[in-house]
Amino acid sequence: MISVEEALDRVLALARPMGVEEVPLAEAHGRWLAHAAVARRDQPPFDASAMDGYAVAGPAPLAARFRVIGEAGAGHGFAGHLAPGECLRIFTGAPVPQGATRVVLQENVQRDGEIITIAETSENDNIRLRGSDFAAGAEVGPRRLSANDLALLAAMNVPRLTVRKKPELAIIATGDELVMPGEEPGPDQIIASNSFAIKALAEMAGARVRLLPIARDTEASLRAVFELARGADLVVTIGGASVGDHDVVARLAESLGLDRDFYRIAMRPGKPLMAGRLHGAPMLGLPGNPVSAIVCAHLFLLPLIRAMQGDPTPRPQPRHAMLACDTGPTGPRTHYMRAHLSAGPNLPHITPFRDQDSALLGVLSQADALLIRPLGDGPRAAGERVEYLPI
Ligand SMILES: Nc1nc2c(c(=O)[nH]1)N[C@H]1C(S)=C(S)[C@@H](COP(=O)(O)OP(=O)(O)OC[C@H]3O[C@@H](n4cnc5c(N)ncnc54)[C@H](O)[C@@H]3O)O[C@H]1N2
Ligand code: MOO
Repeated sequence: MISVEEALDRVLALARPMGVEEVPLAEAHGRWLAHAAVARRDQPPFDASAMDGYAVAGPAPLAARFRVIGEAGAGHGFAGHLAPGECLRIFTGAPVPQGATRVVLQENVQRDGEIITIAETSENDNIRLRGSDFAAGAEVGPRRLSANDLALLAAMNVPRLTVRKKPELAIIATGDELVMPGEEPGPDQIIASNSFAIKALAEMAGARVRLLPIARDTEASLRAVFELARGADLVVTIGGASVGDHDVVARLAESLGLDRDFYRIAMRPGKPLMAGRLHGAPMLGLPGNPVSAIVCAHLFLLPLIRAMQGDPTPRPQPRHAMLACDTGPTGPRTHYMRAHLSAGPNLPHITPFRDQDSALLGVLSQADALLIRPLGDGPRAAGERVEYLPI
């Protein structure tokens, strides 16, 4: 069995960068920018007033008086020039006129007809200088576009963006025991659940997902469903990965041309993970136990989806927490224990759940972290610093 780290290296080595496409700015949220986008203008494009008040020429000491000679609002500048002793009624966002050196808040003046008198002084000039947010030519580098990035790119006047195509993921759940939610299960059947978490996780990471029909544990059924997965950028199977007589996924995938990279890793849960390349696309064979499949998706599928979209740091990033209770030693596999976090003075506190059975979706849905216990690690006491992954 290979280590989790080696398995992740090998999974990431299967990633090929997706091609690119152009999308309108309004549809670019969560997409991976393929090339830097460049600002087409300065922001603000002129020296702008930060407040509603009066733009004045020269210093504005207490009791100084200025004559109002006009008005400027956002979108409506004032064409003239301010001479000493003159001021302009101005509103937030308006271009500051030539000659002005500061904007005095309207709350800080007394106005009498066309004359204002400074009633309170301030250090602040309340002028946002041209280009003080960004200058023309400023770049937004390749990254996953956040909501904030979209506002920035809009202000840069970049209406279309070149992004990575979304990888299309085909999910194949396998097993005679499975029916879809809402269907009437037979006496020996259960409801297929894993696909729904994996679909949601993959979509959050930027993939498009096709949930294929459940494949039965026969070669013919599996073959037919694999046929439907053709053309996908990424194929995930769930179940049928272990050593049972009905676990036919690996055998069938190989007969279809799977170039298997590895099978079985030193990880708990998730030991029977399989990875390779099928018809040119990376394929991950996830174990059937629900928690095993979902933990493997966090650890391997999501990094793979990120890498395919050009993420330079696609690996899960462990964080630190303080153990809230004693835990026993680990065995020969790195253990990803379902756990919950609570606030602590320096580090968050982490408590693993008592029952770590990889079938327990109830526990998983209460968990917000995977406590990482390295293989062969000894017992750990409450108060020790440990690593975890948020989930
Ligand atoms: N003799 C051994 N038995 C098992 C071993 C082993 O090493 N030797 N490994 C165990 C481990 S660890 C795991 S994990 C499971 C994984 O087995 P499979 O990948 O072959 O999964 P299945 O047998 O198909 O299913 C296991 C379990 O999960 C349920 N399942 C499957 N698919 C779904 C789904 N889409 N939604 C909900 N539940 C699903 C299935 O009904 C089974 O209960 O093997 C152990 N056995
Ligand atoms: O590895 Mo299995 O995934 O322990 O339940």
